Amino acid sequence: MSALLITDIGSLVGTHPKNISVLKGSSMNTLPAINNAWILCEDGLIADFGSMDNLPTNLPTSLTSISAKGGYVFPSWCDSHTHIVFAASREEEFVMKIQGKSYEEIAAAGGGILNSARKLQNETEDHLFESASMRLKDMIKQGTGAVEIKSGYGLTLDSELKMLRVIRRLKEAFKIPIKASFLAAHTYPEDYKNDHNSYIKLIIDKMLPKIADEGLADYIDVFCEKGFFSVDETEKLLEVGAKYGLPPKIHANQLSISGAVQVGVKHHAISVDHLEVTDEDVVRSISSSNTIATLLPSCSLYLGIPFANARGLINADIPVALASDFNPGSTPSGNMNFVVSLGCIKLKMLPEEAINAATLNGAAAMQLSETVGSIAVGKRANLFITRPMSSLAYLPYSFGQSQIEKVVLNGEIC
Ligand SMILES: N=CN[C@@H](CCC(=O)O)C(=O)O
Ligand SMILES: [Zn+2]
Repeated sequence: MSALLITDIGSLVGTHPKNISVLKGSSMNTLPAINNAWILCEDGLIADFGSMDNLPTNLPTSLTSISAKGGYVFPSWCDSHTHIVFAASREEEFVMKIQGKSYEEIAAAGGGILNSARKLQNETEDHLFESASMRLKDMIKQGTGAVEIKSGYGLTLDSELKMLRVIRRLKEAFKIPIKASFLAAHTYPEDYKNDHNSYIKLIIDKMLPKIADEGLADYIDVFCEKGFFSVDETEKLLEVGAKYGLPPKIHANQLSISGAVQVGVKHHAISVDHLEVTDEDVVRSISSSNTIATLLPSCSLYLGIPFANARGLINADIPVALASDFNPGSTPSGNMNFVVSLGCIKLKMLPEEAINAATLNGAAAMQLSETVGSIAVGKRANLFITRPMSSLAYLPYSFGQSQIEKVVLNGEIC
């Protein structure tokens, strides 16, 4: 039996009762913590925790004991929206953006998702696995302890399978929970630009059966947006996805009010993600459901598009999650510490709200809140220890600087 004891914790953050699996609206401002605390991890799980005033004496015999020296302990970030399997960076588009081109203009000029798809076609599964592993290792060092990864740069049967098999290998190779989303409906490949029906048919008749057969995906995703997939096309795909047991997590309202949110909610989406553009109908639709609103502020920052209306969503009693959206086109960063800072600075979320959004609600957006996302007995011991901090708010306040001293995964120091 392996055991790890962390003592002298300045504040043990996120000690929510275990039965709380998601935080909605005003409850997002509640972030329970124990000051001057200890935590015991056994066999990869959180075994117990409490105040240093009550440090237990009957500890396991083979115990690694470390002092947090006044640093804070947080549950690992749960990053519920990423695209970290890709063949190459796209900094040439970065330069086009600096010169004033919009996301749509860059896509129309042969950049965008099709650019990544072209590059991925020629890349081997091994290389994709190696480069995605490097990204994931960096994310783990930055405190991420659970992640969702999408396909969607394949856009052919073989390449979508290649991406999903890479994600399966990542699931096997890494110690953190990983969920896979099938996103062949990311954009129309060149050959199907004027024949949407045939591409939808390819997804439905060829890709989905094979993916379901090999158990390669946990969710179905669609980029429902003007110039990408229409509401009707999205609906058709979500219906068939449901037949294969794949609940939706969809790209919704990134560039326009498209009806994406409503179609996602209608099909019981686990989350509707992006939401840079919303109106009252959108907010009403989400608030009438169990769907989580996942916001991606690094994407807004990088693309120079509006920031989501987090306050409006929270005021409407909606559960809000924060995720990185790490991808080569719209968000070349998987740093969740920065996402949490942006949640505060640009989305006007309070530190408690932003941290809950990036931990417990992120876990819920991957249906993982029974195992990660908070400090509770029996959950996986995926944590990070910070430097000593003057207060909780110091973490998002000190944006761009890492406060993380040590990462613990499954009760082991990495
Ligand atoms: N919007 C769609 N998908 C990605 C961007 C993909 C890309 O540009 O390569 C996103 O979530 O931002
Ligand atoms: Zn995305």
